[in-house]
Amino acid sequence: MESTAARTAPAVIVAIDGPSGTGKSSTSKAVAAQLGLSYLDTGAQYRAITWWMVTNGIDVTDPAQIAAAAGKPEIVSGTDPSAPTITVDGTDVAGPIRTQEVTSKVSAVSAVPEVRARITELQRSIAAEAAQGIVVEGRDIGTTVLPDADLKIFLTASPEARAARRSGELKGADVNATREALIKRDAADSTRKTSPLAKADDAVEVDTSDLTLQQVIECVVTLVEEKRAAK
Ligand SMILES: Nc1ncnc2c1ncn2[C@@H]1O[C@H](COP(=O)(O)OP(=O)(O)O)[C@@H](O)[C@H]1O
Ligand SMILES: Nc1ccn([C@@H]2O[C@H](COP(=O)(O)OP(=O)(O)O)[C@@H](O)[C@H]2O)c(=O)n1
Repeated sequence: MESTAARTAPAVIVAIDGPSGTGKSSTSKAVAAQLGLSYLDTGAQYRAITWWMVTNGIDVTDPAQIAAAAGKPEIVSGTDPSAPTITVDGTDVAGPIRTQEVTSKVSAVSAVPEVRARITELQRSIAAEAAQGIVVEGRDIGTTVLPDADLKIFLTASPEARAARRSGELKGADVNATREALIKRDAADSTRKTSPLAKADDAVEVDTSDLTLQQVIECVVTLVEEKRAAK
């Protein structure tokens, strides 16, 4: 049964953007779970379309080929923060989208305007359907996908902190190589023409370098509760 808090709290839309390894996914999932909101990992959607391109022999160095195929795969995201899911044409791709191959190709695929238009439309419809509200994390949520979000957060962290976190996840990965790969992907994502990685003017910036994950979660929960109270 729905709780009284969930029934009475107004729906709230939260956009969390930032570069890789700043804590977007961990923070967004925890905040959504704690506040009874839906959760959407938009990076997983770009990874899923990239996986489909690679699997179907599309040359990802050719934007025309990517653009022509952009409408073909059907991507479905499950938005329960305690068990988020991602499928492409009915296949669970949660594992395959995290491979090194997909990670190294996702920036090229996600820079193609036809890909962004398709995925942006999907993201907006998912956000519109979230009855209690949603936490959406990515690179261009506050600037482009949901410019009217109730709360926008931009997470940052030093390249050293981000590389240490990521190489901790990828067991045995070299920290320096991870750091270089992150910097390269951030540069590609920040300099593309269509909706680059950027902080919205009205976003709250949080540097997570010296904060624990729990501190970041508490900070964002407090900001969401303040917004909800003011609605
Ligand atoms: N503030 C933090 N302090 C230490 N580790 C963190 C912090 N935030 C996230 N992490 C860890 O860093 C890794 C990357 O976090 P993630 O949420 O996937 O980042 P992003 O979604 O921005 O790429 C995860 O292993 C996560 O547990
Ligand atoms: N809103 C978004 C989210 C991700 N992306 C792209 O998708 C890639 C993977 O995003 P991600 O959030 O899974 O990356 P990680 O930081 O988790 O490694 C990014 O490097 C961007 O190229 C994007 O272009 N726009």
